[in-house]
Amino acid sequence: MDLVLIEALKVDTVIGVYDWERTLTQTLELDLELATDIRPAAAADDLARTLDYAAISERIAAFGATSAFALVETFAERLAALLQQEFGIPWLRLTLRKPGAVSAARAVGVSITRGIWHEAN
Ligand SMILES: Nc1nc2c(c(=O)[nH]1)N=C([C@H](O)[C@@H](O)CO)CN2
Repeated sequence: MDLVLIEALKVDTVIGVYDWERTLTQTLELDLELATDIRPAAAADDLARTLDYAAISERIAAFGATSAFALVETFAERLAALLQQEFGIPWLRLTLRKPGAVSAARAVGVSITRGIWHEAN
């Protein structure tokens, strides 16, 4: 398997457990590693045969705009499931950072891997 990458994607969303966090939008930062076999797309030079990182980035922005979770864990879990289902992604790693949430830290967040990795043949 190969990886399609999306790094440091900024996503605006309502997120947080405290009352003040329910009244505003905050910006999360996402890194994604999306498993796929890139050889068919490379052989045909055809976007339709790979994971379109632009389309996926737009879908993530829409997900953020319409969600309002308390925990970053919930955001990450629901987004991972949505991406796997809608784009047919067999394995992914999603790292989510919430900059500014802990003033002494550059960022806090979670990193999850979901799905099954298939070795290339
Ligand atoms: N493991 C987590 N810890 C905390 C979360 C979270 O989503 N997951 N959230 C908060 C608050 O919303 C915080 O980010 C506000 O600054 C605290 N801890």
